[in-house]
Amino acid sequence: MSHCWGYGPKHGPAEWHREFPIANGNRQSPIDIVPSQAHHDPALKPLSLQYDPKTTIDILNNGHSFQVDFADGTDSSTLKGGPVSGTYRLRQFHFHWGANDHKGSEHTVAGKKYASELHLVHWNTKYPSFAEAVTKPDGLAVVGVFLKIGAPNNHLQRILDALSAIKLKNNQTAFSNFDPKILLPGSLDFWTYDGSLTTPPLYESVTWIVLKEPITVSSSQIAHFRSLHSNAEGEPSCCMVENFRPPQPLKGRVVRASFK
Ligand SMILES: NS(=O)(=O)c1ccc2oc(NC(=O)c3ccccc3)nc2c1
Ligand SMILES: [Zn+2]
Repeated sequence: MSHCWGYGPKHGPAEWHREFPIANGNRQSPIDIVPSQAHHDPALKPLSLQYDPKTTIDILNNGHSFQVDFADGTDSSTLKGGPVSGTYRLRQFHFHWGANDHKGSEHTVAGKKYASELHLVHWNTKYPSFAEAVTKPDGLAVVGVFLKIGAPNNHLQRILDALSAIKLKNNQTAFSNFDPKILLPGSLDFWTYDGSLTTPPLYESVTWIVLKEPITVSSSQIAHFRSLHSNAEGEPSCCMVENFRPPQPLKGRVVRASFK
């Protein structure tokens, strides 16, 4: 019976290697992105993100974050171009955040931590399903978007309003007609590198595509994230105040930039 991993002092990121030894692997995520050491690659294609709001299914508290799930039975919501070849389907998006506004992102930029980070998770349709793709080296493509503290973000409000209905782990509620594109910044300039899931099982199956331009969120909006609980009904109450993994060793990997 595996113990439940988390972000607290007992089962936090420094302990994950005990149950998931790949935590000390050669392509772990997140990383600290150092712009001056990133290589501009003119061969990188523009990122093509085509999302159909009709594929929105629900919003779920999975005990480690909350996620908005999408129907991925057709190529209605896809990622193409950028560093990937072929078509990747959107499965879900979720966020990571910290106990205060000065930390919370998983990737950092020359040591700078943002208050939060959005992950849009896509899987490679050369495989029959997400479950098959998640263990393959080219199985997933995750777009990371930094959130910085500033003006309130009206596009987040529908998501924040839904959080009161998914307070506890495994709570799920209907969520429909949401276009993730409205959460993206104006520029799709990105850094890209080969990495992993940032939570257990930490599979080294992710092509990371981290956007350079952050979006804004207000301090009170991000406080809503911290109102979620990581415990299920009937378990001791535990606020989901922090759920980011710190940067991992680069181990010789090259980070490419789509921009000069
Ligand atoms: N922080 S992360 O690296 O983006 C990251 C980390 C761990 C993840 O596990 C899953 N599983 C599903 O989405 C899923 C999809 C379909 C069925 C079951 C699970 N997505 C993840 C993304
Ligand atoms: Zn994530």
